Amino acid sequence: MIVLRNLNLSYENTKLLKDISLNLQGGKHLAIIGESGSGKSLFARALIALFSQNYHLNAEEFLINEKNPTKLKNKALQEFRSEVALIFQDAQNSFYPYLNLGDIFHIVLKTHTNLNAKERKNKAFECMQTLGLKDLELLWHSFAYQLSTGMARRIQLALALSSSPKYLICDEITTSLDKQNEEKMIVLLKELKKNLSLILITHDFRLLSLCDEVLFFEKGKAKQFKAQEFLNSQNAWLKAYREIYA
Ligand SMILES: Nc1ncnc2c1ncn2[C@@H]1O[C@H](COP(=O)(O)OP(=O)(O)OP(=O)(O)O)[C@@H](O)[C@H]1O
Repeated sequence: MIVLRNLNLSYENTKLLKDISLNLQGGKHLAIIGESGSGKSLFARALIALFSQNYHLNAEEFLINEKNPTKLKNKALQEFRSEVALIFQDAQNSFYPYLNLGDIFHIVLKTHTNLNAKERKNKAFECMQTLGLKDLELLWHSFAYQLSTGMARRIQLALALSSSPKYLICDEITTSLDKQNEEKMIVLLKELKKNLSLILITHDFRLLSLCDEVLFFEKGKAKQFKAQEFLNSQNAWLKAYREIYA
């Protein structure tokens, strides 16, 4: 369950997120939508308290799975981030370029689990297989530059799943994929949502239909709706969006 009351984020003297509240029951899925620059990606990072010192994040109430990430440090914060995994918008550039995927899996799994080297590789292969990835030995020795966008997204998903998260936050996971890979990603998300709660930042209406709730962002503020209620509403952004993509 996620309970947020009046979450605020500022950078030095600039307010970036203002009084955001959210109530997401366990097992429910959330779509985060709104115009570009309205604060969606900042909010995703706020959920795992991923900011440098110049940012100031606070909330009157901030509980995800009974934990407040702003109060956690070091190992406890790492553990929290394995329960609440975030896949960044720019998946391909989120890999360290000089390490192959095997090394990256080892680092991630060392950080988030107590598995030994052999168990880490088995776990990584299991996650990659779940996501329909093939030629795993070859992938294990590959570098990020060798991956297509769709493949990079799947590897990021596999890395996130390797620490068995309860929440999976995906920032624009279908953007810049070709039609076939978009469809494959949607099928995958449908499958994943059986075992975890999805939080999807998206402009894709098909992803909205996977979700129960909507958090609509506008200029650093947000309002929560039931997904169906939002889709039936006269929301101006929704109307404009439908006109563009109809
Ligand atoms: N350190 C900062 N100082 C000032 N403004 C910032 C800072 N960090 C982010 N911003 C601004 O905050 C706003 C929200 O950014 P964010 O990336 O969350 O938008 P978004 O809704 O995810 O947009 P998009 O859909 O294009 O990805 C942007 O206008 C961005 O320029």
